[in-house]
Amino acid sequence: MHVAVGSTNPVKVRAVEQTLERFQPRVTAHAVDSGVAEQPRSVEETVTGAETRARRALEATGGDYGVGLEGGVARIDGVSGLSLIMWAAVTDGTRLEHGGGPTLALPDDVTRRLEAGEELGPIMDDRHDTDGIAQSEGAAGVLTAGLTNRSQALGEALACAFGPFVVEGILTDHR
Ligand SMILES: O=P(O)(O)OP(=O)(O)OP(=O)(O)OC[C@H]1O[C@@H](n2cnc3c(O)ncnc32)[C@H](O)[C@@H]1O
Ligand SMILES: [Mg+2]
Repeated sequence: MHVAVGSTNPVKVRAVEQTLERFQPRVTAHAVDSGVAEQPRSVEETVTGAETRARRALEATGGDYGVGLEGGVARIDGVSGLSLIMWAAVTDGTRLEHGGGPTLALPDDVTRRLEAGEELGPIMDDRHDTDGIAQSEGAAGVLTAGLTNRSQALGEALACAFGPFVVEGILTDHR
């Protein structure tokens, strides 16, 4: 089973490898354009970015599945400030499935900086004196003191998007 990921960010590739481990997939990473802003700012924009990455990764390779993972920020009803959200999309070239990952309410100072136009990755690096935290534990790791991390969180989104392909037996030939 060849799974093409629409990103070269190692946390995204690891999320796919870890979540789909039981299928022992060949996972390849592809730098594709998400087609949305580098910092998506709504659920819709985040989902669209994930879809576009999934489609383009599959087109680039002709693999079995294309996977798109996208992070964004959005307002969630009942939660103050902005929240970090993440969405996954998986396609086999015919079907397209979606899954959401954990949501993290962001601290007020982070929300203010996002509203002033900054991106989350650089904000978190500045705030925590790190370099490229979006490619390691991520905001999910820092804001939970390691109770989760970006790979694990993205993996939950992927599991939800990949589930329908497994449940309906489409993977039978690959197991
Ligand atoms: O190479 P790509 O796949 O684009 O990897 P990325 O880290 O930029 O990931 P996204 O484009 O999906 O994320 C959109 C923005 O949100 C930021 N972001 C998302 N999740 C984050 C996290 O857990 N920690 C820090 N920044 C995060 C990220 O740095 C981007 O500015
Ligand atoms: Mg990006």
